[in-house]
Amino acid sequence: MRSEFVVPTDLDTATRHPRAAAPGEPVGEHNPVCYGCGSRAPHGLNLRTIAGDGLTVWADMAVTPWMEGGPGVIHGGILSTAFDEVMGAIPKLLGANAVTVHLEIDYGKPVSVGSTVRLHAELLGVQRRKIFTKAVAHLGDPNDSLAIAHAVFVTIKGREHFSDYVENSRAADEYRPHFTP
Ligand SMILES: CCCCC/C=C\C/C=C\C/C=C\C/C=C\CCCC(=O)SCCNC(=O)CCNC(=O)[C@H](O)C(C)(C)COP(=O)(O)OP(=O)(O)OC[C@H]1O[C@@H](n2cnc3c(N)ncnc32)[C@H](O)[C@@H]1OP(=O)(O)O
Repeated sequence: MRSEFVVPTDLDTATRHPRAAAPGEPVGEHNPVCYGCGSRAPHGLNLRTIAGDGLTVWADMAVTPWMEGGPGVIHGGILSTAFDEVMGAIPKLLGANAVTVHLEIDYGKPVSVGSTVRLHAELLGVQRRKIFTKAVAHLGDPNDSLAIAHAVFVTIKGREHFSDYVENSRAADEYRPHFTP
């Protein structure tokens, strides 16, 4: 399985869901124990993603010593996770549950431990179940990027998609009632 990131030209109309977070409000965690956004994930990034104008979101991430990869700089996989998480909030603005099927990162500059990185994501388009997104990591000036990411998400039916796995969740007790027919 291999795919390239190409935004199709024949896109569907995409509109913000009427009950989506308003600009300036947190988009909200999709799972309390998610490694990326969960407030109860003990070793996670605890990212708090905020809705922006239109179909955009942003989050700030403090680069702490445990995120180190190369000496004094962030591990690329941590930045990749943060990108995935922040772009993963875009489907929520559309009122959709979706999972990542394709993620690519261009790393432009080292990201220092001790810095605070802003991740800004936007919708590029929707075609059927596919949601195309882009995100930029920067230190305050979006035109001076540290890294750029592109991802494709595909909408899912949450209960069907996770039913075989939910018992492995740290929060299985909370999920079980929602998955019992
Ligand atoms: C109260 C109960 C609530 C229960 C729910 C609870 C929680 C909330 C739910 C959702 C939130 C979940 C995640 C949160 C979001 C962000 C956090 C970070 C995101 C992640 O960390 S998430 C983990 C990694 N992720 C995966 O674990 C996905 C593994 N994967 C699959 O599970 C299947 O792949 C699936 C089901 C996605 C699709 O499978 P399928 O059989 O349904 O559909 P199919 O294959 O037909 O694809 C449909 C269309 O996507 C195109 N397509 C497919 N693959 C592509 C690729 N690679 N590149 C470009 N396009 C691609 C096809 O070309 C076709 O396009 P078209 O129809 O237009 O031709």
